[in-house]
Amino acid sequence: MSDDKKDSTTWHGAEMDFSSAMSYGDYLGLEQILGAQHPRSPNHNEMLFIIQHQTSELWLKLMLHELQAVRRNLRAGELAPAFKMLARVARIMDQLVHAWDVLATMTPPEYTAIRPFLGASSGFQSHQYRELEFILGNKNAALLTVHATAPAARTILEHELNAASVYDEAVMLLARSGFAIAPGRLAADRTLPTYHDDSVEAAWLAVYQDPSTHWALYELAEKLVDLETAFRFWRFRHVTTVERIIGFKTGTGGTAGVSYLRKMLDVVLFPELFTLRTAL
Ligand code: HEM
Ligand SMILES: N[C@@H](CC(=O)c1ccccc1NC=O)C(=O)O
Repeated sequence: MSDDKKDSTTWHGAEMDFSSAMSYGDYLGLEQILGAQHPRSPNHNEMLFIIQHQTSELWLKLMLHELQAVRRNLRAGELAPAFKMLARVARIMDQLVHAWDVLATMTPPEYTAIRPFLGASSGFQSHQYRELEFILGNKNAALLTVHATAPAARTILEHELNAASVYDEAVMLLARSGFAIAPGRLAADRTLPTYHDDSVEAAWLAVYQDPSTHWALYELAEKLVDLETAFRFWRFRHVTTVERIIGFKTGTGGTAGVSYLRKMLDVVLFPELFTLRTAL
């Protein structure tokens, strides 16, 4: 190749020939990701709706990846990496909270043009979202039925329903750290949602009353509170954005819509971490 020819096909020394080298798109699987937007309506705004949900699902995938590692680390008593990942998960949740600002640029008439094309599909059927609720302890066996026709997702959810949640691992860590946790709490049915337990509250209270003695548990508690707080903001932005866009229409997933989502604002993932604050 002459120098002249070479100059016209290079740029600041950048690699230009990917006939036998892995490129950016190869590494990231961009053909699959960028080929996965298939609007069903003729409406311009459907692309926003699709990409908003697809990016949320990618962030959910990362949150689950991080939380599974958090659970393993808590079990192994390796708290420093667990803190790092819990902080990351809370920041991802913050990002999803702010993502509602983009979707809120869609007005009711714009969404009404898309909605008939959604059929019975709904975020209610997001298996990754349900897995996130389960791994954080908000278990609900009845919701497995939704995934009966998707065996891979159902198997994962069934496994997660029966597994110790991240918070169960934190409670077991309290017990291993010498706090008296009620045997009934440690042997609780894992398929049920986390319930408030007095012995767990007493343990966390002791941690908060003497942080310097129990610094790692204190830091763990605050990381969990950060995460739950971010999740509450996400639920709130969901219901307020939904009310702004569809008012009080019934959901495509079959629930009453806004009133169902409002009920979900009452979910408390880590109950004792909030009740103990009254006693401080
Ligand atoms: C125009 C935008 C949206 C509307 C009108 C809307 C509406 C609704 C409604 C009415 C429900 C209740 C279930 C039903 O009957 O369908 C629901 C559930 C749900 N939506 Fe959305 N949603 C919107 C955007 C989003 C986005 C961007 C996400 C993010 C991934 C999302 C995730 C979910 C999830 C995970 C549920 C289940 C919540 C639970 O069971 O606690 N939604 N949505
Ligand atoms: N439940 C929504 C529909 C909806 O939002 C949706 C439909 C398909 C894929 C994702 C969705 N987002 C979250 O629920 C509605 O009732 O309009």
